[in-house]
Amino acid sequence: MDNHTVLSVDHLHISVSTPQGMKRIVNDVSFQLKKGEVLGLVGASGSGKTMTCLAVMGLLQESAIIEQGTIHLGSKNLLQLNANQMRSMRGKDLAVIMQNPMSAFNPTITIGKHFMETLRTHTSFSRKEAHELAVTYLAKTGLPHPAKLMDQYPFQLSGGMLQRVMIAIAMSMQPAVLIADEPTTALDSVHQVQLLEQMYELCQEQETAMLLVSHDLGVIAYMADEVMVMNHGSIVEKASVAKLFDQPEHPYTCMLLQARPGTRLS
Ligand SMILES: Nc1ncnc2c1ncn2[C@@H]1O[C@H](COP(=O)(O)OP(=O)(O)OP(=O)(O)O)[C@@H](O)[C@H]1O
Repeated sequence: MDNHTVLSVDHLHISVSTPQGMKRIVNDVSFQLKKGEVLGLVGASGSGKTMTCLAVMGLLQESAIIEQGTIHLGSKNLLQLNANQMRSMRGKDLAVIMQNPMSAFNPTITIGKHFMETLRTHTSFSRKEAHELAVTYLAKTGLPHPAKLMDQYPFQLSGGMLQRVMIAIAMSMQPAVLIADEPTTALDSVHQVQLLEQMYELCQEQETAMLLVSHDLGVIAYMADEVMVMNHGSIVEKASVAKLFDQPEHPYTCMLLQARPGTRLS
């Protein structure tokens, strides 16, 4: 691994146990993420994108088995960590933003409490320092009246606002890697672009590397440096955004490009 690589996934094979026996769902997937880089992962529904992300986060369901491969964050092989060690990595070095913000929040707990729990689990900040950092990050994601927001409950916020809160919490830990799985799917296109821009700026500012999963090639084109195309559990093509859009090589990539509505965002 060179000095700039923060995450390295090598020859990852995942299978799930089904009543019919073991079924391979991720097949020999390898990729590297460098500091500050945005790597897009695109593919049809069911192609294995989420399972790949969950494996990196150490959050695969029990029926899924990593049969082969390694996942290194810096010099640590994540697959050799125990549950406690993995828990302390998540949130701090490895952050995740999933597609359904509501499910990530406990409806009975204020935004402030969610924030403080993450900050105080992973840092030695005092209550006052953690509160100040939380307000700063809420403001960084473009949320109005961040101090007031700390006292509000998740149901009082729109989906887009909750998504921003999730990004603020994730980025406040200055993670080495952010995994964003369809982070803007629930938003309209104007809010989608605003949120992507803010996420991108925060990642650049903190040199956080991002694995951005989307079935929307417009989102990928807008954000990513490189793109991987996944089909039936395998990476069938990996190229820079410009190359992939201008000279796709794999028939499946050509099909995805032809199937997209409208034109490229950038
Ligand atoms: N417990 C399970 N039993 C059988 N198959 C499973 C199980 N869990 C996941 N799968 C299969 O694994 C494959 C990969 O799923 P995954 O959620 O990673 O796809 P995805 O590319 O993220 O799709 P989407 O874009 O819809 O989120 C799918 O075909 C899914 O049906």
